Amino acid sequence: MDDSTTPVTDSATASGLPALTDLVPLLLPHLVAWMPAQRWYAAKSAAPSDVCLVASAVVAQTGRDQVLDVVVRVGTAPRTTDYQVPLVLSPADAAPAAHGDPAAEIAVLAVPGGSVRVQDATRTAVGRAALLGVVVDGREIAGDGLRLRGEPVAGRGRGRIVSSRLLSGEQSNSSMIVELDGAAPVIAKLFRVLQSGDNPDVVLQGALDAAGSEQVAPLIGAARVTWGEGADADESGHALFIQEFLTGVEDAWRVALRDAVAGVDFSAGARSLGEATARVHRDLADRLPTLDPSPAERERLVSSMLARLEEARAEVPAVDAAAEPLAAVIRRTLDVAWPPFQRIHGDYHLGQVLAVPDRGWVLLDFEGEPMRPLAERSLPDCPVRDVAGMLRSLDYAAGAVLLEHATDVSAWAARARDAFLAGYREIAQIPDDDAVFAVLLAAFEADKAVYEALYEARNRPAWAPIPLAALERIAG
Ligand SMILES: Nc1ncnc2c1ncn2[C@@H]1O[C@H](COP(=O)(O)OP(=O)(O)O)[C@@H](O)[C@H]1O
Ligand SMILES: O=P(O)(O)O[C@H]1O[C@H](CO)[C@@H](O[C@H]2O[C@H](CO)[C@@H](O)[C@H](O)[C@H]2O)[C@H](O)[C@H]1O
Repeated sequence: MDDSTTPVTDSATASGLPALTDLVPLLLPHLVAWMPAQRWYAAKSAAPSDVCLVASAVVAQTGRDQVLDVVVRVGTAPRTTDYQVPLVLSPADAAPAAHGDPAAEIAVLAVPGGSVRVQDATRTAVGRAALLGVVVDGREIAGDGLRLRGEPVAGRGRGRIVSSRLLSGEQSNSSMIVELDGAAPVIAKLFRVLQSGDNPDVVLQGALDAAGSEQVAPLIGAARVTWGEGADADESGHALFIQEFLTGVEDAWRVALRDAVAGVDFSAGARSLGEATARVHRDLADRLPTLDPSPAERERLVSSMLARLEEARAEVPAVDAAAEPLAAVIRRTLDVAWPPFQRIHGDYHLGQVLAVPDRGWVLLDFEGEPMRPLAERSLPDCPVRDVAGMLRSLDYAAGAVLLEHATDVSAWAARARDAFLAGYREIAQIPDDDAVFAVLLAAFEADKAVYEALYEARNRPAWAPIPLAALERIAG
């Protein structure tokens, strides 16, 4: 990459700014106030308690701006969460690094001899350039309990930065879009919650890209972070993930909704989505570990579905009413032979797929359900889970049209469902009369609808009728 950042010695004094460690007592109260207001802050209902700064490193010094990567730990052991909070420090008399983004400022700290402005690096051009540079230039940075190492895909994403911005919207991470001169634009996802272990987004999309799959955006690279001291010194995971930013695209949820409302048949799109899903499963099974589930593994998975059902029935009366037949649908899977487990998308729905001209369907966000522990999300799983996730999503599209436009498009949804399954079955070579597939599909659809009933009860009660209608159908 060719940008305006200069190589860094990790000396804070070279910048004329106080070292971060000297600013911590002043900065922490501001972080405590600022973090809960951010979309990526996980425990929305609670203000952070027991907050400490556990690691930091200077990433770049650009003029008077110093870009740091910082890990902030919230909570008390063993229930702590480590957040990645890159910052820009500048003398307060310098022009703010975030031109025109008032949300960037976290604090202005009065220190002997002047004041220091602290900003959210993802909201500043200088911060975004520095973070991208770590990956694209394959840099290795060491600081106070924190090391960052860029792992670029050779020859990709190199070009002068023309402009950059933070993606707005409801996201659990922070995605930055960077326009380059001489190369396609890129999107850099900064993982906000750091967890030990490889991030599935990087592992799965990396494997698919290496397999030459058209169903993911080209990978630009990733950065690995090691943080913590003493007993925690081994914490190591992914900090950043960068891929090509595909322009002029729409997500499949929008496409499906528009077609459903307009009465336009979605079968062709659904069929090719089924085919794309099966190709992704095939490439993942070729490149990453698979396993033949032992009876114990099958029972573990079935138990987790039944536990989800118990949780939902305690909160949602309609789930309670249908609980016995739903449990029977789930338990039926114990009587059949399961296909091999493999790595899957894990949180698959229409909003996770882009319609890309000249490329077809492109899948995004392979992190799995964000609330499940990383270790669990990194295990091989049953591929039918993804098939069921997408079928539920097609049913949701019809449900949304019924709720919001009072139009019954159930025939549209049935055709789309059949087409998706036909496309998936053809590539995955699953015969139409495969009884095992039918039993597993019913169970995973039931499980997803149970999860959705709880999700809607908690977050979007007006849409609760969508999964509840599905549960009623499944329970017969
Ligand atoms: N490669 C890409 N090209 C175009 N848009 C993308 C790309 N990757 C992500 N996006 C957009 O960014 C949004 C958020 O990305 P996602 O990976 O789902 O982040 P998060 O894990 O924070 O939800 C997506 O819904 C999509 O609109
Ligand atoms: O976006 P996330 O991956 O965090 O997933 C959560 O929110 C989704 C809502 O956006 C929710 O998905 C449900 O609603 C979708 C339509 O809005 C539909 O396409 C999905 O099939 C349905 O499950 C998801 O369940 C929840 O975890």
